[in-house]
Amino acid sequence: MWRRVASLSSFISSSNSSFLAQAACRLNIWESLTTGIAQQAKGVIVPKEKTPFITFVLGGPGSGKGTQCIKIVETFGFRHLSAGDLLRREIASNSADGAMILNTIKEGKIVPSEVTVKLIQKEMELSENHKFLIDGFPRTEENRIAFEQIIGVEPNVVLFFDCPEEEMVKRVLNRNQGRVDDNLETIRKRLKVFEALNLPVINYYSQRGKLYKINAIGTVDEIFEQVHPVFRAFEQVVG
Ligand SMILES: Nc1ncnc2c1ncn2[C@@H]1O[C@H](COP(=O)(O)OP(=O)(O)OP(=O)(O)O)[C@@H](O)[C@H]1O
Ligand SMILES: O=c1ccn([C@@H]2O[C@H](COP(=O)(O)O)[C@@H](O)[C@H]2O)c(=O)[nH]1
Ligand SMILES: [Mg+2]
Repeated sequence: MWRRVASLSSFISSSNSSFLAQAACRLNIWESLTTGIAQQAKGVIVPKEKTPFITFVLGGPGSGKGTQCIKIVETFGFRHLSAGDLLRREIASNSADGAMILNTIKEGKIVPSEVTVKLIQKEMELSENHKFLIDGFPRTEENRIAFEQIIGVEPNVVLFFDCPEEEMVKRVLNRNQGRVDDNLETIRKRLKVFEALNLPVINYYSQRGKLYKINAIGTVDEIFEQVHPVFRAFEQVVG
């Protein structure tokens, strides 16, 4: 939804070259002008565009990303997009990429960026919500760059759930959700991939001042106590 309204902005500025239209766009008042016109014409209320607010949720396998995302959604009303869930949905729907994705997940490797970014993009475009939690993505520097190029925005916040390996292994082995990658052999591979490919992404966002490191040891509620203030601080900005 946010993307569809955003493209309206470029339509207006490119199709109407009058001085007034261009000046209005520059002054960022195109929205109120066009909203008024549309209301007069049709007597309907046009939804107000909101800038997307994007949080990347990172951490090793089993560090508790998905668990904390559920609590963030409950408390702050975000749209939760788990990249892993989107990929598993592709497998379940027997899509053209399904077999390739299944093999990649079984090996603990990373699905090509274009495939994952397109799935995320589709969900973002369909969403009525402008606040996104993108869970388990980007996994690699290549993922990160592909997202920036295709979606055209950077995250506002990056959460990193910092968890010792032995705790992550214990949690994954106890998860019991029938995931093809929740076995010791694949977990070891996923941990290696996390260290080699995902930590550089985390370091990148740390250098950009966007990283919020959360100690992922403790009860679910204790961990959420660290997460809560991060979103509280942004509440006014996010809307
Ligand atoms: N603080 C916690 N203490 C103990 N167990 C937890 C905690 N948080 C989550 N768990 C459990 O650990 C398992 C892994 O959690 P979760 O699925 O949220 O991790 P994840 O980071 O999303 O993992 P993955 O990257 O593999 O999807 C789940 O069974 C979950 O219930
Ligand atoms: O951006 C992504 C996210 C995930 N994968 C693959 O899926 C599995 C499971 O992901 P979870 O986040 O743990 O649910 C992961 O090990 C990768 O194989 C991916 O390729 N790209
Ligand atoms: Mg998860």
